[in-house]
Amino acid sequence: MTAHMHSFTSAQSLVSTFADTLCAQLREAIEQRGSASLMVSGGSTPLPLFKTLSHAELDWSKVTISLVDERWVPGDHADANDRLVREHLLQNHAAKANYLSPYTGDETPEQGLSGAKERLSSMAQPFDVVILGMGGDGHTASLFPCCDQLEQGFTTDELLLATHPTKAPHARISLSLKAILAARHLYLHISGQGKKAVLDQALAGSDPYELPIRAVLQQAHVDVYWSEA
Ligand SMILES: O=C(O)[C@H](O)[C@@H](O)[C@H](O)[C@H](O)COP(=O)(O)O
Repeated sequence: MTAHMHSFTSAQSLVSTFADTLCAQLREAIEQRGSASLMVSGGSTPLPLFKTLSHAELDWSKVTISLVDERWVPGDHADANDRLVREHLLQNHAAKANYLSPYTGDETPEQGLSGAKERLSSMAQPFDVVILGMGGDGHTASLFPCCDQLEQGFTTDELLLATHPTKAPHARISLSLKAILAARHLYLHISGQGKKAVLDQALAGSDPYELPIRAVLQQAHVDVYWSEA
């Protein structure tokens, strides 16, 4: 396991260092390939990062952003990660970025899968930067320990899959493990002692079906950005 810890006392100090690193990598990708791809997670943890990134001086018109996972709800729904990205990241300088939502408007994520894959196929791949979150149950992206699709998520060669967590709201669309592991720069962004305890537990054990984040930590180099508060 190669988890490289970057620890901070406050979310604000984490965010300013992390945003600088991300911007340098996105700039480098633009120089190398002419464009850059950035995959972000939803939930509450990334909001201060989104705000700081939105003010970054970067050629955002060459950056395409999408989501590591999305709840299968319309973009204006209170639980949509899409809404968080639009309201907190695609602002200020970053308003010039291209944004591709994986939500297609189909009735189910299964029905939307091919459309979502088609949409994301225009992004530079493997993705330049993938930022994962993690839940208290050890889920990452929408690969939940409680969903029947976990094995599929761990083994499929496809970019995306539909998942149906039984202990979290909404059907989801999620990057597969393979797509996550292929990232040029892979991050886990978490905060608080509770999440640190889950991470320590993940690093100390071996069963990825118990804590899905283990599947990532076991197979890739992950830079973990953790803040105490
Ligand atoms: O849509 C989602 O649910 C997320 O992408 C999910 O994987 C998130 O990263 C974790 O649940 C952590 O969420 P918090 O940051 O809110 O703790």
